[in-house]
Amino acid sequence: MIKIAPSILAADPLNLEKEIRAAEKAGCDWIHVDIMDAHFVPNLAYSVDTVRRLREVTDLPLDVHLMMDHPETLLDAFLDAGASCLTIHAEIDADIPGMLTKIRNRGRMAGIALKPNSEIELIQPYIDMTDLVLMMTVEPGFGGQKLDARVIGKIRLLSDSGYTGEIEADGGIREDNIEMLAANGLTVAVMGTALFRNSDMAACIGRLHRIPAVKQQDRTADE
Ligand SMILES: O=C(CO)[C@@H](O)[C@H](O)COP(=O)(O)O
Ligand SMILES: [Co+2]
Repeated sequence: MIKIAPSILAADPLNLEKEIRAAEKAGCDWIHVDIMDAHFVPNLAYSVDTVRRLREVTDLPLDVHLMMDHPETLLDAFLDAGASCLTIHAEIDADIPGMLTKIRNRGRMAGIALKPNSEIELIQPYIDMTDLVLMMTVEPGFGGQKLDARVIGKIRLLSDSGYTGEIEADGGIREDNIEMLAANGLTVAVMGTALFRNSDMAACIGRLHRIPAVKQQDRTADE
């Protein structure tokens, strides 16, 4: 089963608790929290305080996506606030191995994210230090964009390499393109607009949970 992680960037910020309750009730697996610094990406979103309050109101894993330069300045703060999974971008100029190790030493999932135009080789040096790879299927910064289908090839390459962590995609995922991602190795789908702007989130997640995750070994067995 594919895990579904609603991205609260598309939720109503004045009614976040209500939106979280709706996502819980609809059966989602994780909550995806975008953090933006108006520098690494041209937008601002959420903060350590948001993660802390979310941790107080839900038991769901909090999947925190750091779209920021110098995440080392706030890494401890996000861990203290209760992030379950902390993902940093491979494109930043920082001590990435040091951060991934720190996240794991605190018993959380360590993730590395890749923008759509970045080569997969960029994550190679860090892959053994991660529990999750986040493939951006849109240019990070905004919700509601169209999925870049070129990224499917990178998802397939990672899956075929035998990577055992979670393979997550983020941006532009809808009911009409998720099956293609799943068939190529996706294990976690981040979905903002398609869930929070949906008139029946529960029915949608029910349908999405019926899509099987196709792991590399399953694909090889079929061939
Ligand atoms: O990280 C990001 C955007 O930078 C995402 O998590 C978006 O929030 C996904 O939104 P949709 O494309 O599903 O509307
Ligand atoms: Co995100």
